[in-house]
Amino acid sequence: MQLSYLSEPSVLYNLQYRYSQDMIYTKAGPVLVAVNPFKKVALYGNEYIKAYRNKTMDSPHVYAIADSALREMKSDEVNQSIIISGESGAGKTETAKIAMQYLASLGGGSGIEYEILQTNPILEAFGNAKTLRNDNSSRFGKLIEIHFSTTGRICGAMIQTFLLEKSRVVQCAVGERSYHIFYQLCAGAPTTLREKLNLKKVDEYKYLKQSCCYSIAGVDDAEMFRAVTEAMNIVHISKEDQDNVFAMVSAVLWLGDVSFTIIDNENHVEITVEEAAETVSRLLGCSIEDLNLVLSKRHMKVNNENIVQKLTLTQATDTRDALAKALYASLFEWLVEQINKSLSVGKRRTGRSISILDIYGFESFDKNSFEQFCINYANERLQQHFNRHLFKLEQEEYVEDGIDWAKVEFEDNQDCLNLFEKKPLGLLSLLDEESTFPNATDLTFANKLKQHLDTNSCFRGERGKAFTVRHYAGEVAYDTSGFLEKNRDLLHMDSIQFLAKCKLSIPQTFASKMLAQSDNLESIPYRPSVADSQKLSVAMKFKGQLFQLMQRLESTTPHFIRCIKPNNLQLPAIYGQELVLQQLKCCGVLEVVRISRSGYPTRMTHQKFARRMVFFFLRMLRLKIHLVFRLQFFINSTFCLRCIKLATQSCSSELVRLATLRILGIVLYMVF
Ligand SMILES: Nc1ncnc2c1ncn2[C@@H]1O[C@H](COP(=O)(O)OP(=O)(O)OP(=O)(O)O)[C@@H](O)[C@H]1O
Repeated sequence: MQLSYLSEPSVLYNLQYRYSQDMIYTKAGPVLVAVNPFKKVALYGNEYIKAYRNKTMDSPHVYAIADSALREMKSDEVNQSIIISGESGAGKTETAKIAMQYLASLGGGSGIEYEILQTNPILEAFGNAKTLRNDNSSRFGKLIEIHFSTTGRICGAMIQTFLLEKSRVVQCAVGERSYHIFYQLCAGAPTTLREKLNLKKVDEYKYLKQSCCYSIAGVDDAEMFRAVTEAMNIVHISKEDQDNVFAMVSAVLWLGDVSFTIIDNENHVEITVEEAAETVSRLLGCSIEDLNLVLSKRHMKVNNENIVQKLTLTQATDTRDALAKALYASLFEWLVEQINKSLSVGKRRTGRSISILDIYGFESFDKNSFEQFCINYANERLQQHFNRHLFKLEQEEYVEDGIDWAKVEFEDNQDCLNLFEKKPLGLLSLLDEESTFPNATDLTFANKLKQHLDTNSCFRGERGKAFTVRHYAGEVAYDTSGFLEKNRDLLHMDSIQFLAKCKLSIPQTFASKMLAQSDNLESIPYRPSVADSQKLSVAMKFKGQLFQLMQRLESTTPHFIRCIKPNNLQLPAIYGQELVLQQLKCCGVLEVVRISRSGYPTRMTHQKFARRMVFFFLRMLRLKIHLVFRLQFFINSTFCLRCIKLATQSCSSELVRLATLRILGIVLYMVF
């Protein structure tokens, strides 16, 4: 269906009508809109892949987007990107997997494509969790770069991840779950592994108990565990490494159960030596004494003198949780590294690739914390990229080319990005500055923002510790509680040295990585002055990652997919018009439709045009030559037939023979 009159109601009606017919994909100008069906739809599989490859089917589809990315990569020799965005639960991860399946099917052959697909169950097990909005929510961002050989075959891949939500390991809201792997391991580990890791039932671990949610409807955690180990085998993670990985997962769970005994009236503590502490020390390969030391005491340097400070119950609990979070985050990073080693691009690398970006969508809840602050900042950056490609650059080019063009107005989010990034008075710089003051609190941070940013049109100071940002997608009120601590993300040097001393190689590897990171910081001008901060702040690291990501995306031809969540209940056949309209507005789809209708969606350079057209001209030439031959054949044959007729009339057998030979000659010439 092609809409000739575009208005909000017509676009909405069209989407809803198509959704009711299970046509979940719709093209809005150059953007593919995917409405989550929340059920199996018969739109995928080999038959469909074949149909899109052979172009016998051309209705909007993720396959069609992946197909044009593949074709454009080959014909234009430019790297491509498929940028998938949308709210939590809108279907980004599923869409990314569907695109990967299509690429694997067309570019497969070496077997590496199967390995690439098998990274999904691993990353989902360690990086996804059940939230109130999505039973399988990715708690990290992911960019997968699929590399192709000169013959157009997949020859490797590289995965980059962004900002895993670490806090979920130790803290989880009621009704949500921590990372799937905790539940999968407890449900699916075979008896020997269960005994080796001293596994309990999920409802017996403190970290998992707090949210009172242990299972997901329709999901068999034990079965998922088998799928994860199978996937690990396929990406060449050795049996020994798998055992080490699961030992770390179990150690994190048991760490949450390590309790403390108060030893004096100043609330100082020591660890209680019981099952939890013993299991952690066994799983990490350390002594109980070392575990006690790292969790109950801290080495400090005061006036050039080394002193040992005893920790209070709150400090010791925080140190324990920081260690658990750091262990899990390091494990996740290590796993991604192992996967990348296994998928690394061989010698046949051509430098051509298709990247698929599946990154958390814009989030606005009743209470928004540091995580939402970072996620929404990332979405502002991505929206800027989207705007640049679909509005700014396009219109600028029309003006440059002297095309008579009425400018289409669009929501530019540059002001909001400036609010985040400006130095020295942007949100990120102010957060970092405050994070370096030992006596700063979340309240002093909130006051600082109000003092410096109250005149900014994208900012509004609120009462107490809160502030509001006017994002492109709407206003979000942030509560600064925990901002400084999460941004500093301190892991005391004592904890790093503790991991380095462990007998098992995997915690040692984590420690060397952490130490290397802190060494690298020597060369960075920004260095927190807090005595123990060894690392770049979380927000600054994330900002750096985002800049790199944007640079990478800028060098590709982008293909945009906007995923839409039709209802908040995760149920099929429910279509909330208001909810859909709000998402379409937020992600700029309605403006895209407007601009692409009134603009010139197909543009190419003369060289690209010539390269593409040369095949067409050759075909035309071949056709012309063919027609000339046919005409010649026709004229010659008519001439010969006339000769035969004349010869038979004049009864000259010699003439008949000559004419017949001539016809035969022509036929042979045409055939060969
Ligand atoms: N094309 C599809 N066909 C069938 N079901 C789908 C499809 N896309 C999404 N779903 C359903 O919606 C759920 C949520 O999708 P998905 O996990 O991809 O969302 P997301 O946008 O990646 O969310 P988050 O940002 O929280 O990770 C899936 O678990 C699946 O049940």
